[in-house]
Amino acid sequence: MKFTPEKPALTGETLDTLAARLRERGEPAFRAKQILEWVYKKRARAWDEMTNLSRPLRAWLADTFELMPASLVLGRESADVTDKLLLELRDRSLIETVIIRAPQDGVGLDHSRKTICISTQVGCAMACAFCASGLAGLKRDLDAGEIVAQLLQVCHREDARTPRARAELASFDNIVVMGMGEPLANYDALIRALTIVNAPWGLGFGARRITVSTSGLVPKILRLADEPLGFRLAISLHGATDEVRGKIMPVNKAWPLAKLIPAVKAFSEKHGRMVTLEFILIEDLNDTPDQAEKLRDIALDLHAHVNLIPYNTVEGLPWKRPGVARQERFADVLRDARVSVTLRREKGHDIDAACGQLRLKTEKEREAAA
Ligand SMILES: C[S@@+](CC[C@H](N)C(=O)[O-])C[C@H]1O[C@@H](n2cnc3c(N)ncnc32)[C@H](O)[C@@H]1O
Ligand code: SF4
Repeated sequence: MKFTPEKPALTGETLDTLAARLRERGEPAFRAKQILEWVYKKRARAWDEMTNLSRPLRAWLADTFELMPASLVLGRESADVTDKLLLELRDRSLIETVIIRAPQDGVGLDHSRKTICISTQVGCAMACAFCASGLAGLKRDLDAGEIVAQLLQVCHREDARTPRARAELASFDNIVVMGMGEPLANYDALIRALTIVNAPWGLGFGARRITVSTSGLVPKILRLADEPLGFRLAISLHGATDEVRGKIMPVNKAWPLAKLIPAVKAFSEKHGRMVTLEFILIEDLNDTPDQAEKLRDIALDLHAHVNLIPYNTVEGLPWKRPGVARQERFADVLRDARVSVTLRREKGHDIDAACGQLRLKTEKEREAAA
């Protein structure tokens, strides 16, 4: 389903597209920069805050653009260091954005490193068997303005906790495109959004601190490798053989490992930086010594970092998280071969952390209330 909003979101405009709209109205070129400065540096939340613009121009802007296409309906803080934001779009669709805080020695939580996990679609069409985001299929793609708006919402929230030292600073340290949806299936909106996030007139956020995660759309991985902005890449592998991967990821049929691995290699050779292999550990499915050995070989071949993620259980799905001893045994096979590996500790399990769960739960509650 495609959603065509009444007005485009200002957060989806680039400096050039905004300048072109303003030119049609007879405004000088520098106005576009002024307006975007209000949005991304001064973080204005209402048109009337843009006090160096004339009243008629502000009125025209309000008639022409939506200032913020995503509103916060729920902000949940977990007992650990993960906050989950549930945002509502103009068609009432719900999306999730997550703030993951990594405390640093000697400073409080407010000064911890922050990674923001953003969504690119409402739902997902890839139908991975373990994932809550894909349970109800794909509802629609997000547009670039909706992707950027998630980060601005985080900026507003974080600025209220910890004022920025300088206007040009973003309010977080890393972006991972690992929320709801398959980012490379919404390629053009993704690239436009990340271009806005990266631009000096936007959030001015370095491409090297942005990681795009994909279930493995091979042609799009190759296209991403050619983008001038060097984003980082993470691959949701979850199976080290076609047999195991094919059981849980339908995408493996079109793009089996024999096609995926050379594409990842081409990407990392082009960028000269490590790709990350995401591997969810699911009990009795992919947590065996044989899978660990095969994953080790793939990681060594690709010079990749491996992120082991103990599965977050999803209501209604049969998959289980293995015990800690089994997780460690799996990780040891990789560590022994000097593969760069992290075994992720639990983050946000108490706030429906498995991506897409909070949205599904809230939609169910809404239906029941209706
Ligand atoms: C939700 S996906 C979004 C990005 C992209 N579609 C992908 O698959 O890489 C981000 C990561 O979350 C993982 N994930 C999904 N459901 C999970 C769960 N229940 N527990 C742990 N990780 C999960 C995915 O496998 C993937 O590695
Ligand atoms: S893991 Fe990624 S690709 Fe698979 S259903 Fe979930 S969001 Fe979609």
